[in-house]
Order: sequence, then structure tokens, then C-alpha cells
Amino acid sequence: MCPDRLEKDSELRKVLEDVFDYRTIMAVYRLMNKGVLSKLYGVVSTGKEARVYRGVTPEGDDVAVKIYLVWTSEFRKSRLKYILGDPRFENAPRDPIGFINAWCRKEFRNLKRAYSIGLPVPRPIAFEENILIMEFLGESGVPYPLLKDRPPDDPGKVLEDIKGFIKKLYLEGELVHADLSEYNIMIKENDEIMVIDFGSAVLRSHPNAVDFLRNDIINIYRYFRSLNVETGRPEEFLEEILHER
Ligand SMILES: Nc1ncnc2c1ncn2[C@@H]1O[C@H](COP(=O)(O)OP(=O)(O)OP(=O)(O)O)[C@@H](O)[C@H]1O
Repeated sequence: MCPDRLEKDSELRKVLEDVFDYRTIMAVYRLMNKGVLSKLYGVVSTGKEARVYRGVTPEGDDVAVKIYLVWTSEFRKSRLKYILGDPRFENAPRDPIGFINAWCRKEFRNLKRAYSIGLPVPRPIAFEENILIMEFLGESGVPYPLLKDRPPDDPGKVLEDIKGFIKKLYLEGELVHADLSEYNIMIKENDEIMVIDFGSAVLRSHPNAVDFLRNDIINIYRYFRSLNVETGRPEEFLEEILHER
């Protein structure tokens, strides 16, 4: 902790104190002291469970700073099924703070796996308690649009890209995203996709992995059918993936 910094940086302090508890504020300062983060700008997205801010590294690069908000029982209830059964989180604490920190660590580790096999996801940079720092996906501080807000110019090709993503994540990354939809896929001007929000992703060995995989395919197919793309049956693609295991 660096009290001087807290005093000097009163604007940042105000932003943080309006929203976050003491523990979170201290975690932000630890990230600053470690040289991971140098500034925090405005909020990019305000969700029920997390907020995403634009930050800047000491080198001047934009980063996305995802801060999980204080624990709610609803959050824990809805997320428990993704944590239970994951050997990486067998000993994760079940208390409120421990749970949210484990969730944040899980998102970081999932991103690392996906990024390491060359999939289009934000590069994970660091995590500290309930804060995840990753590459900022966007231009001039504005995130790329989500698929739900900017349908592709060539939906057939983008569907194939997303299918390729799902397959490679499962076969090479041994992961299932488990929350895949047009709400968690960004699209660039040239129709290139970037996939975000990996907190829910589970290992292929998770007891419900195949159900999660099926749901991801169903969600994606539903979206593309709404754009009049002929998708085929979700079960067929599911079988194709499982067959290649
Ligand atoms: N790496 C990133 N770069 C730029 N913007 C990002 C990044 N990650 C997330 N965002 C922005 O923040 C929003 C919320 O991110 P994300 O989906 O990961 O959080 P969430 O709390 O799970 O959101 P929701 O509750 O809406 O699903 C995204 O829709 C996107 O606009």
C-alpha cells in the first residue's frame, strides 16, 4: 500500500471509493505498486456482478480492468455449478471473499489457456484478489462492439469462425466456454471475432462439460438462425467435436 499515492490521486480515490470497498481499493494500489497498472480511467461497462474500466500500464498501453463486485448470494448460487467439479478449484474457499477471488483467478487461468493456443481472446496480464487485468480490446478507449449490437457483414463466415473457436477450445484447450453467445463475442470492422468473459469456462473433464458445450452451440446457432443462416442441427456439430476427442 502507498498512502502518499492515495492522498495525491484524489480523483482516482473518489472514483474508487464511490463504488468499492477498502479491500478492492487496496488491491488496485497493489497492482499499481507492482507496476502492472498506472492509471484507471472511466468505467466501460457496469454489470450486476462486475465492472470493467479502462486502465493504462506504466508503458502507456490500454488495459481492461475487470473488478468483481462484492459477493452476493445470487452470484454464488448461480456460479457454484461451474466451480464444483473443477479440480483446479477443489480447495477454493467457500466464504464470500474467497469465492469471488477464486472466480477471478478462474477467469484469469481460463484466459491464459485459451490465449496460449492462439485463440482470439484478450491477453491476460495479472489478477489480484477480485481484479483481473487484461489486454484492452478496442480502439481509442472504446471496446469493439458486441455481436448482439453489430451483426456480421458475412454471417456465414463468422459462424464458421465461431465453430472453429468452440472446437479448438475444446480439443486443444480442453475447455468449454460455458457462457457463449452474441453477448460475449466482440466483432471488429473486418468481421474478425474476439471472445470475452471466461469466468464460467470449465475443463473438459468437468462432469457437466458436454452439457455446457451443447448449450454454447445451441445459443450460437439460435443467434445465427435469427440472421437467416442455415446452421444445421446443434447435435450434429456436438457429435463432430466429441468424435474427434
Ligand atoms: N478485454 C476487454 N477489452 C475491452 N472491453 C472489454 C474487455 N472485456 C470486457 N469488456 C467490456 O465490458 C463488458 C462486460 O464484460 P464481461 O462480459 O467480461 O463482464 P460481465 O460482468 O460478465 O458482463 P455481463 O454481466 O454483461 O455478462 C463487455 O461487454 C465489453 O464491452
